[in-house]
Amino acid sequence: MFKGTKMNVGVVGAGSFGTAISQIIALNVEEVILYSRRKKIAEDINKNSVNNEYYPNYKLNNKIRAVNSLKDLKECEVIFITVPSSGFRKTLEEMKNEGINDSILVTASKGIEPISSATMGQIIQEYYNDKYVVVSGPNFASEVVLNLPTVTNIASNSKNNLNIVKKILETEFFKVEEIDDVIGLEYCGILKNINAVANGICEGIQINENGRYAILTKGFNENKKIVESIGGKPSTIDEYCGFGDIILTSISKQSRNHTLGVLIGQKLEINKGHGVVFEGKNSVKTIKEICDKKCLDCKIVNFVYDVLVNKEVAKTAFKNLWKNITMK
Ligand SMILES: NC(=O)C1=CN([C@@H]2O[C@H](COP(=O)(O)OP(=O)(O)OC[C@H]3O[C@@H](n4cnc5c(N)ncnc54)[C@H](O)[C@@H]3O)[C@@H](O)[C@H]2O)C=CC1
Ligand SMILES: O=C(CO)COP(=O)(O)O
Repeated sequence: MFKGTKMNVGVVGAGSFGTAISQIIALNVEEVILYSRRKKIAEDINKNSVNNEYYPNYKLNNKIRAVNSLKDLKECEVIFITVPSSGFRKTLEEMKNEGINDSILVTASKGIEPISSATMGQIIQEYYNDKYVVVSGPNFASEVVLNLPTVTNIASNSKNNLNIVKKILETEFFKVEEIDDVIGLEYCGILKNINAVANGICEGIQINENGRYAILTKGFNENKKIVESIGGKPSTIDEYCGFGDIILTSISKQSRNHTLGVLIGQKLEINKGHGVVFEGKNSVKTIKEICDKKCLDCKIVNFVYDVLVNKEVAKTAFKNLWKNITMK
């Protein structure tokens, strides 16, 4: 007999993370409705329980039902949004147009909107309310999909929504810890991508390990300053979503942001990205603008900005960074 939570849960975005989190949620609820923009992916999931694009060799839980229209999420009490930040606003507009009004919305996207400087949660607030839930942590989708030991952090202005999301997500191996800093949690996910690119660049230009870990430490401390400047708690950077995710994505070869940095350092930049999500590349300009506005001299952000936006030679940018590395 089913012992989990009797709730309709939806997930928007059948990519790496959307599929992985659906797999976790399916352990706790009767049905997960997974929205895929691409019809073929939805058909494959429903026919064979396989997402051929992202996990071709892995059988998904048969409690996951894929749909190709956002209308089908209308009855969901909770909806997780896992599309990249570049498609987030458009997705919310479509959800509104399809009559989705009363669901608890959860964001797992680790990016920031250019120009408006809005976090994904702040975009949700424009269309819905401030009761959304943020999920962020050292959570490679490739491991989440297998329900391997993982901790994630969640935060929300609504204690009730937080409790519901925790119930939907927590399994024996996928642990969920609440923190009391919504904006800080979102910024952790955004900033760690910039740290990951920075450390990737250093690896690409073959900086020694002592040097690379100095860069990692600097980025960690500068993230505290940035989080504090936007109204978050610096201590959030010590949590799984901060320390854990900075280290994971800065060091692991699995990280796309880290890999992008390595390729740039090796002068092998993939100009178009071929559809790969590089949130750090998309957010560095906005984060640099925020730092400048707040008069924060964040050397790791400046380093990544110089290489990615100003197109400075990575080795030259590193020399400049290193000159001032011990300056507060
Ligand atoms: N992959 C990972 O390990 C993790 C990723 N994240 C975050 O989740 C977000 C998504 O990342 P991934 O799932 O890895 O990317 P992905 O590229 O694997 O999947 C993204 C999916 O969203 C779909 N999509 C894009 N724009 C859309 C739109 N406007 N409407 C509907 N669907 C749309 C794409 O077709 C694709 O299926 C990013 O912000 C990332 O930082 C968070 C935690 C872990
Ligand atoms: O956020 C992630 C793991 O926590 C995934 O990082 P990448 O987007 O760099 O692969």
